[in-house]
Parts: sequence; C-alpha cells; structure tokens
Amino acid sequence: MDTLRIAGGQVLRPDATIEDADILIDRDAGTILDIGADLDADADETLDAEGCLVMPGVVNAHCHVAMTLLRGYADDKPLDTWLREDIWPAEAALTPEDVRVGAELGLVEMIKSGTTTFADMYFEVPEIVDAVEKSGLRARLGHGSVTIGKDEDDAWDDIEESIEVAREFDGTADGRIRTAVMPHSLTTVGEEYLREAAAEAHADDIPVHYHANETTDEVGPIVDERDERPLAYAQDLGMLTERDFLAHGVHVDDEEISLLAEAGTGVVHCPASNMKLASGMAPVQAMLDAGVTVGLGTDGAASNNDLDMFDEMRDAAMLGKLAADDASAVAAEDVVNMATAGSAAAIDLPGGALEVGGVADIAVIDLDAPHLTPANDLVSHLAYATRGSDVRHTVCDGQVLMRDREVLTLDESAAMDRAREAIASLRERV
Ligand SMILES: N[C@@H](CCSC[C@H]1O[C@@H](n2cnc3c(=O)[nH]cnc32)[C@H](O)[C@@H]1O)C(=O)O
Ligand SMILES: [Zn+2]
Repeated sequence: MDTLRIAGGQVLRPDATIEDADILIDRDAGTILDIGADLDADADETLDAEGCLVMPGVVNAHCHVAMTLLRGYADDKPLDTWLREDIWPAEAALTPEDVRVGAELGLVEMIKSGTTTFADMYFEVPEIVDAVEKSGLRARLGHGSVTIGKDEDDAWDDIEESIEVAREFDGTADGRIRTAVMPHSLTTVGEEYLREAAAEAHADDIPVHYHANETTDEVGPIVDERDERPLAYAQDLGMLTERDFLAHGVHVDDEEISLLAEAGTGVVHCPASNMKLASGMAPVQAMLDAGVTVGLGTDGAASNNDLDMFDEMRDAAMLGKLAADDASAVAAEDVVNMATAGSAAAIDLPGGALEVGGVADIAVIDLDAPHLTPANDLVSHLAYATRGSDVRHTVCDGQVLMRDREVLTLDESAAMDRAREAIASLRERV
C-alpha cells in the first residue's frame, strides 16, 4: 500500500475539538487510514505539519471558476445591470480555450487557499472537466443554461446541453467529478424548461443546481406573476428535493425556510457576492436554526473578487451577525462547519470532515504568523483571522496537490501568463 503521513500537527476533528495527532493516508484508495499519535514513520511520503493546523479541505459550494478572467473587469453595479451590460457580453466572446485558461487559474487559486472541492456552473464544461482532472481537485460541475431572450430551438438546445453534459461527465476523473443539471435561475429560465430539466436530472439521479432568491428584483416578478414565493414555485417544478442545491437564498421568508428544511434542499450562502452586488443579507442564522443544510461559496471571481474561502468564512460570520442583529449569530464554529461539512452535504460530495475511513481531502494551515498569534482559539482563528495564503499543504483524494506552498499538479506561473494573454485578446474583441 502506498501511504502518505501528515505529521506533527494539530488536527481539527468533526466536533470542532483539536487534537495533537498525525494522519495516515492510503494514497491508492484516497482515504484516511488512521488519526492518532506517532503513526507509521515509514510512510512513503511525509508532509511536515509541525506548528500547523490540519483541517478538512475547504469546500466552495458555488462558483463560476473560469470567471477569474473577468476579475476586476466590471465592478460596482447591481446584479442585473452587471450581468447584462458587462458580464454576458464578455462571456459571449469567450472561446473554449479562454474558459480553460480561466479555469486553470481559478483551480490554482483554490489549491493555494486550501479548497479541495467545489461546485461550478459555467459553459464549455468539457474544458473545465479536463482542467479539474489535471488539477486533482474534486468537483460537481455543470452547464448553466439560460432561456430568456432565446428562440425556442436555442432554448431547448441549451437545456439539452446541460442534461447531456451532466450525463456524460458524471463519475469521471476516477469519480472525483460528479455533475448537476444547472438551469441558471428561476427567472432566466422559463417554466417548461425548468420542469423538463428537473425531471431529466432526477430520472438519472442527478441533482439540479440553480440561483434563487438572490435579489428582490428576482423575487418580485415571480410573486407578481404567480402569486407564490419563488421556492414554492421551485417546489412545484420539482427542483426542491433533497439532492438539489441552490445558490444565494438571500430573500427567503419564514415559509420558504421551512420548505427548505423539510425538503432537505441545500442552500449555498455567498456573502461576498451578496455584499458586493448589494443583493441583500441572507438570514443564515434563521436557516441554521430551522435545520436547513447551509454551505458556503465564493460565487465567481468577478463578484467577489477572489476564490479565498477563508475570506468567505469571515464575511459569513460578519454578515450573519448584521443580518440577525445579534453578535452571537453565525458563530466561528458555524462558519467553519458551513465551509466544510455543510458545503459537502449541500453539494453531496464526500469530504468536509477528518475521519478514519473518510476521504483524504485536507488543508494544512501554517499558524506561525503574526495575525494568528497567540493561539487563543484555533476555530476562532479559522473563521476570523486565517487567510488563504496561510495554507501550506493541500491534499485531495490522498494526492498532494500543493506541498510547502508549491502547486504540483498545475503550473502556477504559466496559468497566470495565459490568463494575462487571454484577457488582453478578449478586450480587443469585445
Ligand atoms: N449559458 C449561459 C451561461 C450560464 S453559466 C452561469 C452564469 O452565471 C453568471 N453569474 C455569475 N455570478 C452570478 C450571480 O451572482 N447570480 C447570477 N448569475 C451569476 C455567470 O456570469 C454565467 O453567465 C449563457 O447563455 O450565458
Ligand atoms: Zn453564481
């Protein structure tokens, strides 16, 4: 058996306690063999974790990873205007190669900041699949479909593509890639298309992922036209089941929160994007209290503007308190849980906890930094003080993706060079 040992660190356990322990990993199976003191010194490879906190790899449960190319491309506008005036015209000019370049840059950024798993909605998905396969990360990928403004044939083609892509790539990259059917949102995709997408996805046991209740501009028309809240509409469409997950859930009322809790549908909270686009404050504590599965996501780098999930944890804690008008709301342990086990549960992928027999998806945080000193409470530090750049090693599925801050599976400087070239050429075309 080929083994990897992570030695000498402090390990964050699923109950948020911290234990001095080594971790021994079966690299062939990609799973954790043991967690404890003085494990096998003869392991095939050892990662030093002296002075480090060893935690589950972070799970970014909602992203558009190739949007790294559009980082800083258009800022300081609300969602609808930002998409229509800037983002959609730029995206219309992206080539498959551009998406590949943007995705690789984003994957490097994720690996460097301790993210081992993510969920992604974009287009040119085969390029993203290839990049994820090469990167060693775990992901749930899908093609985002929009039908408004399209004739019927084009609209059905876009929905078909989402279904086909989900079927074709589910289980690829040795099972690290799973998929979802991804109609963009309840307002940008028409009713008959949503119904069909959900039925086709569920017929193959594939989840549906979409944006919902992100802005009041999006909720208003649904309520006016249908005299029902968006999530009641989603339930009627068959896309509010236990396997489905939605992004944002900012403007949800108490009845919708109950619907989510009863249905077991995951909600991915994206606090930075919600603040930047001034979309609103999600009632995260209320959702947690109701028993909703809540995960955490960055959304795309054009509305964030990075893919650092440690930033996101801090934002979630801060915004959650403001939204609840309660400093005890969305506490440190809650956000760490949201970014790990909560996200993994929402997108239904393994990971989010360090347990014997579980997947070896791990981030090792270097605690030897002024902003992490003194170590009064390491869970507090993860939520409030740690930065993605504090990550020293990243392991996914038992493979070392970054060792001593060097990314091993992708070429970091080449990814940056290619992104610079791609955006220069895009700016000439748009
Ligand atoms: N096939 C679609 C693309 C859908 S992919 C997912 C889309 O979500 C967009 N997006 C990024 N962030 C957000 C957000 O916060 N809310 C809604 N859409 C977003 C992103 O720019 C991308 O166009 C088309 O015809 O353009
Ligand atoms: Zn999004």
